Amino acid sequence: MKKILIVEDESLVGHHLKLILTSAGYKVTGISESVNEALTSIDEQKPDLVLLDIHLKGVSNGIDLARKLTERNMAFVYLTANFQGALLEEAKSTMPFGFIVKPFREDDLLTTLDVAFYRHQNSLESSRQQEMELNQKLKEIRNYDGDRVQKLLRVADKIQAYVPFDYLNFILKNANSTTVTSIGFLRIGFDEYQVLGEQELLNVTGIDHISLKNIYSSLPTLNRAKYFNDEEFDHLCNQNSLSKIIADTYDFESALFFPVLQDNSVLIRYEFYSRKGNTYGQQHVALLSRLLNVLGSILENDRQKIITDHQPSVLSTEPLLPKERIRDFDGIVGQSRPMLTVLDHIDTISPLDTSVLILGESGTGKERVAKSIHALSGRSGKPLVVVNCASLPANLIESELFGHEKGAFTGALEKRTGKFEMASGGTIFLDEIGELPIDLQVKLLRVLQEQEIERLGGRGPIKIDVRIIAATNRDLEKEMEEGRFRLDLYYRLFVFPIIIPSLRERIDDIPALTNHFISYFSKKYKKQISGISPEAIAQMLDYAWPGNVRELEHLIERTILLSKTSIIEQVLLPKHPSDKTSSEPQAGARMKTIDENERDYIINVLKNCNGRIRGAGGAAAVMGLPPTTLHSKMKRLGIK
Ligand SMILES: Nc1ncnc2c1ncn2[C@@H]1O[C@H](COP(=O)(O)OP(=O)(O)OP(=O)(O)O)[C@@H](O)[C@H]1O
Repeated sequence: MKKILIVEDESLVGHHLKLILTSAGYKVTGISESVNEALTSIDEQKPDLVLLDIHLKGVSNGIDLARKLTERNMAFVYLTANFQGALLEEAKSTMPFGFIVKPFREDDLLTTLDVAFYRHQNSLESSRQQEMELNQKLKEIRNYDGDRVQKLLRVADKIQAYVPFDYLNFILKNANSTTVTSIGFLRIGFDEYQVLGEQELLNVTGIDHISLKNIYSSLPTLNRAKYFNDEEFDHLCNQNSLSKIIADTYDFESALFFPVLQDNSVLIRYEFYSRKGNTYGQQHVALLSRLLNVLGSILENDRQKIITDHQPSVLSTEPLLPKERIRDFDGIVGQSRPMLTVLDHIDTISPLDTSVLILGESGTGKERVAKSIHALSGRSGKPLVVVNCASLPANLIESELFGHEKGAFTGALEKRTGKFEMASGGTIFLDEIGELPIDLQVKLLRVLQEQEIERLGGRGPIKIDVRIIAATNRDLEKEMEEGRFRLDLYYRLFVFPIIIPSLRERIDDIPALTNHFISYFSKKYKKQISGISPEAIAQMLDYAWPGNVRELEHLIERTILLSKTSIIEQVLLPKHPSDKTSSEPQAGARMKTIDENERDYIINVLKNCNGRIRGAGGAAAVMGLPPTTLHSKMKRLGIK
C-alpha cells in the first residue's frame, strides 16, 4: 500500500484529503501543519509521496519543504488555491511531480497522484540506469594503465554530464605538503579540455613558483564533501587562495569539493568549479558519495606515488580530446554553453530506452537532436521513422500511426502498415506532438504504457518495441491548462526533457554555424566561396533571429547563390525588428523604470568587461560591488 503524507495547515482540507486518499486505497501517514512537523513525520513514517500546500503557517512554506524533498529524492505534489507568476515559477524550479489547484475534483487528484508515482518511479529508474552506466565506465577507466593525465581526462569527460563543471581540479597532496599535484581540466568544447598542470597554472595566473608552493602548502583540508554557492563561494575564495586565483582567472561562481582519500598521509580531492552560480547541491554530493569507491580507487595508484615522486608531471596546454571517443552528434554544430548542455543530455540519454521530449522554438534543431539520439543509441541499425503530427489530416493520423486492415473504413482498399510498426526495433519521432488530437493522445498513452498498438479494424493489440521521441514548439503547460493536452501524457513524456535554446540565447554559435552552412552550400552549388568578412559576421551577431537556425541556414543559402566574391562581404538580413537597436528614447516614448535603467547599465558594463564578473577588471570591481551582490542583481533583473 502506498504511503502519503499530507502537509496542510487548514485542517478541514487536510481531513477531506485524507478521506479521499484512504478510500482510494492509500495509507495516509499523517497530516502535518508545518515544515518542521512534516520533516519529523517523514523521518519517522517514510512516506512514498508528500502532498503539500504551498502556503503554510510559520516562516517556511511548502517550497522550502519541497527543496528538502528534492535533495532526498522524494516525490511530492503541490496543492494550492492560487498559483501565479513568481510563485508558480519558483514552485516549478523545485521540479514537482504534479500540481493540484484548489478547488479540485476527486478524479483529478487521483490521476495526478497516479502520474506522480509513475514519474517518480521512472525518473528513479532512469537515473539508476544512468548511474549504473557511469559506474561501469569509471571502472573501465580505473583499469586504464596509460598516462595519468589521459586517465583523469577520461574521468572528467565521463562525469561532466552528471556533475556539470567548467573546471575540474584534482588535488593530490601528502601530509607535509612536500608533494602537491594539482591537475585541472578546463572545458573548452564538448569533449575538449585544456589541461592545467603546475606550469600552466603559473602561466595563466601570472603568480610565481614560490607563491604557488605556499598556496599549495596552505590548502585547507575538508573532512567531507561540501558545495559552495553565493556567499559561501566568496568565503571559500577568502579561505583558499588556490580557489581564489582559479575563480578570478576563469570567473567561477560556485564549486563542489569532494575528498576521496584523506588520512594522515594523503589528501586526494576532486574540485568542481562552475561559471554559473548555484550549480551544486545535495544531489551531486549524494551521487558522488555513491561512487566514492570507484572515484577513490581511480587514484589509488597515485597514493604512494605522490609521496615519492617529486617531479611535477610535464603537461601539455594543447586541448586534449579523450582518445577513441571523438563524438559526432550527427552534424550538430554548437559549442556555446547552452548547446554543450544539450549535447551532454543527448550523450546521457541516447544509450537508454527512455522516451524523450524535445522542447524548443521552431527551427532550433529539434529534429536534428532526435536524429542524433537515434544514431547514438543501440537502435541505430533499425529505422528512425519521422511523423509530423501537424501535417497529417486529423482523420488520417490514426491509420498513419497505427495502420489499418483492408476494409477497416470506406476507402481502406488495402491493408496498411502504420508508422509504429515501420519503426519496429527502432525509434519513432513524433514532431509537433502538441498538435495531436486529444482522442489520439489517449491511444498514444496506451502505447507508452503497454508497448502495444491496435490497427484500425484489427483483431487485437500487437506488441511493439519502439522508442518514442516527441517534440513540440508549443507551451505544453498552457495547452494542458486550456484542456488541449492530456496531463497524464505530458508527464509520461516529460520523463527526460531536452530544452533547445533559441539562437538568440547562443549567439556564440553563430560564426561556427555560418561557416558550416557556407561550406555545405558552396559545395552543393559548386561555388568557390571560402569565408565571410568580420563585418558581415558582426551584422549577423546583432540580428534577432526570429527563425533560429533554419533562418540562418536559408539566409546563407540565398547569399551563396547570389554571391559573386570568394568572401561574403554582406548578408541580406531581413528587416525584422532587432532587439538590439538604438536605445535612444523616441519622442513620446515611455520613460524607463529604475530597474530597466539598472539593467541597461549592468549589461553595458558587462559588455565592456567582456562578460567577466569577478577579478580585477571584472564588472563587479568596475561597479564597486561584491561579485555575489552583482550576481543577485543580475538574477533579479533577468540578466543571463
Ligand atoms: N546545431 C545545428 N547544427 C547544424 N545544423 C542545424 C543545427 N540546428 C539546426 N540545424 C539545421 O537547421 C534546420 C532546422 O532544424 P530542425 O528541422 O531540426 O529544427 P526543428 O526545431 O525541428 O524545426 P520545427 O520546429 O520547425 O520542426 C535543419 O536544416 C537543421 O539541419
